[in-house]
Amino acid sequence: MKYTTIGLAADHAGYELKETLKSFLSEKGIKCIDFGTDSKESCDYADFAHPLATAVENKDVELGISVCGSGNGINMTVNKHVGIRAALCWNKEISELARVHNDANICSLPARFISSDEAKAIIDAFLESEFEGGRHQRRIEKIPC
Ligand SMILES: O=C(CO)[C@H](O)[C@H](O)[C@H](O)COP(=O)(O)O
Repeated sequence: MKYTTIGLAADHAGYELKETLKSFLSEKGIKCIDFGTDSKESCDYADFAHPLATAVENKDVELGISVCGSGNGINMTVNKHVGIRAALCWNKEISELARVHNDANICSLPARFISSDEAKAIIDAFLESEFEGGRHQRRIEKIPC
């Protein structure tokens, strides 16, 4: 595993899965920076998504994982940051493509629609896949506006 530091953020709907993934990553020797939330109490995903996105942009963490109920709200929020390419991933094939074709730097997960085993497989695929460059480099360079 080539990554040493990963940031995580979630709202109340993603809190439990975030905690599961923190343990999963820690067992692999990866340092986790947790940007919250800290409980299942109802909260607003943007309050945790922006600090995670800023940390990825500043290279304080190498990659990010963001989690909410559907994955959409937190994914939309982190993608407002110019340096972020976040992908909503619901299976390991989508996750692998997000790295290989899109050089995604945040993996967004829909906690209410995937199991923790599926989430672990998605994260493994995200961490093990490499950006292919070439035609995909040209395409991602056209994303910022
Ligand atoms: O933003 C979302 C939808 O795109 C997330 O799934 C949230 O986690 C969800 O909206 C939270 O819903 P709740 O009814 O407030 O628990």
